[in-house]
Amino acid sequence: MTTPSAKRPPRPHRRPKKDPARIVAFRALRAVDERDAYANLILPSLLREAEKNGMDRRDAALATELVYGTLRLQGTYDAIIAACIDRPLREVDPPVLDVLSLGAHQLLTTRIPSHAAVSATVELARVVLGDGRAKFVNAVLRRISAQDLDAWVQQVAPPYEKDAEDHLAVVHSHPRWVVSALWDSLGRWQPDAAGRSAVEELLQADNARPEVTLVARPGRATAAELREALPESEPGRWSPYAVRLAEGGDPGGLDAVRENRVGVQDEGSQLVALALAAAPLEGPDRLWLDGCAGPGGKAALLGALAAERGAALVASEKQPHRARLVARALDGNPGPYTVIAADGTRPAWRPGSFDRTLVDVPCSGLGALRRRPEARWRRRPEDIAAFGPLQRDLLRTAVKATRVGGVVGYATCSPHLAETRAVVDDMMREMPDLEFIDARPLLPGVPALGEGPDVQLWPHLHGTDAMYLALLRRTA
Ligand SMILES: C[S@@+](CC[C@H](N)C(=O)[O-])C[C@H]1O[C@@H](n2cnc3c(N)ncnc32)[C@H](O)[C@@H]1O
Repeated sequence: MTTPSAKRPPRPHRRPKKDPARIVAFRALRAVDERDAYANLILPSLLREAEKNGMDRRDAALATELVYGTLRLQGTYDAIIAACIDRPLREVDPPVLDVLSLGAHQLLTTRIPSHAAVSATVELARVVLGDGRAKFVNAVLRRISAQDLDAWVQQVAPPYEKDAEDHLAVVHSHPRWVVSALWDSLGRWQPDAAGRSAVEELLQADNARPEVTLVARPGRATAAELREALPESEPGRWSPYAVRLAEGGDPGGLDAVRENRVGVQDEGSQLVALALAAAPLEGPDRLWLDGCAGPGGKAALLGALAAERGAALVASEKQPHRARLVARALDGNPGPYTVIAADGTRPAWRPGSFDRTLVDVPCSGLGALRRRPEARWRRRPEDIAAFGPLQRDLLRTAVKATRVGGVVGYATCSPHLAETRAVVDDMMREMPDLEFIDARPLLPGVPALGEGPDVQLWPHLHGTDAMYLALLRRTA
């Protein structure tokens, strides 16, 4: 029997240490999971709030890395966590899983030393989950810390030879159906080794932090003056109006951005607008339409290009709040323009009114996975089919809105064949008065554009979002 004096004295209760970066990261992941929040919108608002309470820039950068990195590599971390617990992953409470994923990311992908990653994450668990669940977190993280990412992936990914898509899905953290769709679009006809390396390069590019690219809107700013204002910047790869910022660059403080002369725009989107504007056209070139304009990036570039040759732009967008963003993007445009809030499938204009028409249709966004890290987990295969009828309707109305001899651009920020080729091929069958324009020569200097006549851009080949563009001409 133990005497009272032999008993260990109870440990004084220590309050968990509050770590602003990890708390912000946890709150962002919870908002993404619980409320379908977008990381690129919720994180800046959480950071602004934390900065008011004294969070410094280093902590803000750490929180950003933790949120984006954890969301991107979620699929790989899930497989590793599943191997470290003795129940199915779906039975782990989502907040516990978020803390475990944050810990896995620090342990396996960042330079944070293992002991610091474990102790900081266990402290976070004590704050947001309570002491009991923090013990579970501690035990799982210690198991994860036993080996590095490569060793874990070797252990948990099914062999490539047995199931190539499952293997790539775990290794590169994409849902299996997305791996499959991207591979189809890249072209599976390539011999296996080439096909495998192409899809792996693409999946890796989706997991890399994208650069911030700016557009100097013609007639309002030049890339040269922008580069002078941003000494660390690089010229665009393909667009003469593009300037690329070094990692983490924040263009928000630039006067030219505030004055709307410069915008943030991926080079793939710039190329779409430039190719539409460069397509050969006989006859008048006075009136252009952007039929799906919100939030207005392409409309602002098209408006500036139209102004240079004395043409006017009509920018139409169904959602009134997005139409307001279009109006803001076009504010100060050097030439005439009109912004309307209208359903592009019920035209507010007479047939055959426009010389050039763009429809950048609503799509799955599988081409912008670098920027929207949560999108790959949120999208479902059935979403692709759901977009199909609207994409066809919008293209059909765009064609009818364009005069005979005029040019129609069909664009998506998705490389999924059901949203790209399939839509355009259906329209070519349905409307015999349409012909393809080869889009490749309209993107001068851009390599690896495939067999045409449409073009598919790729993050791993062009450093852009995976934008698709088909250019069509009305012949009769
Ligand atoms: C891919 S976004 C366009 C992006 C835009 N071109 C840009 O560069 O900023 C597609 C847009 O189409 C709009 N949209 C959806 N259905 C529409 C419809 N029936 N008519 C017109 N616009 C529609 C969406 O609200 C969304 O703003």
